[in-house]
Amino acid sequence: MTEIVLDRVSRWFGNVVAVNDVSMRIGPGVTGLLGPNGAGKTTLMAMMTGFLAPSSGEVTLDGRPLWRNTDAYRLIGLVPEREISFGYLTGRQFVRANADLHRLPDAAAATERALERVAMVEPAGRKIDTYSKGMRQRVKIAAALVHEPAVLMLDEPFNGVDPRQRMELMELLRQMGEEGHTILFSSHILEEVERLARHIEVVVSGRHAASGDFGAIRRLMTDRPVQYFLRSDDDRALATLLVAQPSVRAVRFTDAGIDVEVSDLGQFAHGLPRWARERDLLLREVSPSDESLESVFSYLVAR
Ligand SMILES: Nc1ncnc2c1ncn2[C@@H]1O[C@H](COP(=O)(O)OP(=O)(O)OP(=O)(O)O)[C@@H](O)[C@H]1O
Repeated sequence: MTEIVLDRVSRWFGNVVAVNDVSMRIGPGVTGLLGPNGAGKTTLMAMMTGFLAPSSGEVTLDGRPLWRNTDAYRLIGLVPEREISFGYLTGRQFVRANADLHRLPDAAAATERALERVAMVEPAGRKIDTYSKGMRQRVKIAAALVHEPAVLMLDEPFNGVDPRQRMELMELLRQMGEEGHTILFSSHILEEVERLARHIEVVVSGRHAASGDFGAIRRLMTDRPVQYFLRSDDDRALATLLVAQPSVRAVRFTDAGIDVEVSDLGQFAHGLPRWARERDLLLREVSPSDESLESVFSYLVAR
């Protein structure tokens, strides 16, 4: 069993604090690292793979510090977000170069095994420049897997990958998680993380905001107060009935209608059509006004 532990880890670049006092454990199975752009996911992964030293705190792999621990690097594979800059190589040459860098005893056989694992044997003779985004992602994964590491980290692996290839990549990662590998992938898309991850860690503005299975994270996100914009044929009458509802926290008139802050979305969504019918009110518009992921994340941080 391979476990990566972050203990009060921070990393700053000049006066930018990219990661701020984060503690978490990443164990076997698939974990999703969820956070908006600039949250610090890439910096966290760089520290968890030994590419970057923490400014303070410690990252350990099975109890041993990761930084400058060359033995640990043999247990870890990283699939970075950036594109392969050696597009003139064939997929096979690229994976083989990584096998050689690891000084694997049978680099040729290891290369073929890794290509098979990601179903890229057939196109492996072609130049990477001719690959689709999904194929390039696969080759990057093969290169990261060539030394058969126990831990695989992937930075935004599904960005720009078409839906069919995304499903196939997810299936591959799921299988590897079931085999007992420790898999961590980052994403800024909740649905993506929910579909694949057994466990989710949420980071926002460099801080650890939440942790749990997708049910727990989803609940945190849906239990927060939400803003709705409503318009009806009699907004004053609508406001009067809304303020009487326990699920409504605040009502405010705007030029175009009314803004409503809802504390219990379930009750509000079920009740609203009934309340309007009972008073003979015609609802002309009901729309969420702050459904962006950023607002969900800010709520989590402010808790
Ligand atoms: N080498 C660096 N020098 C200066 N600032 C940096 C450096 N690397 C990261 N940062 C800053 O640290 C913060 C976190 O960046 P990071 O790339 O880790 O976030 P992220 O969650 O991976 O975002 P994205 O998904 O956009 O890549 C950002 O404000 C970024 O500008």
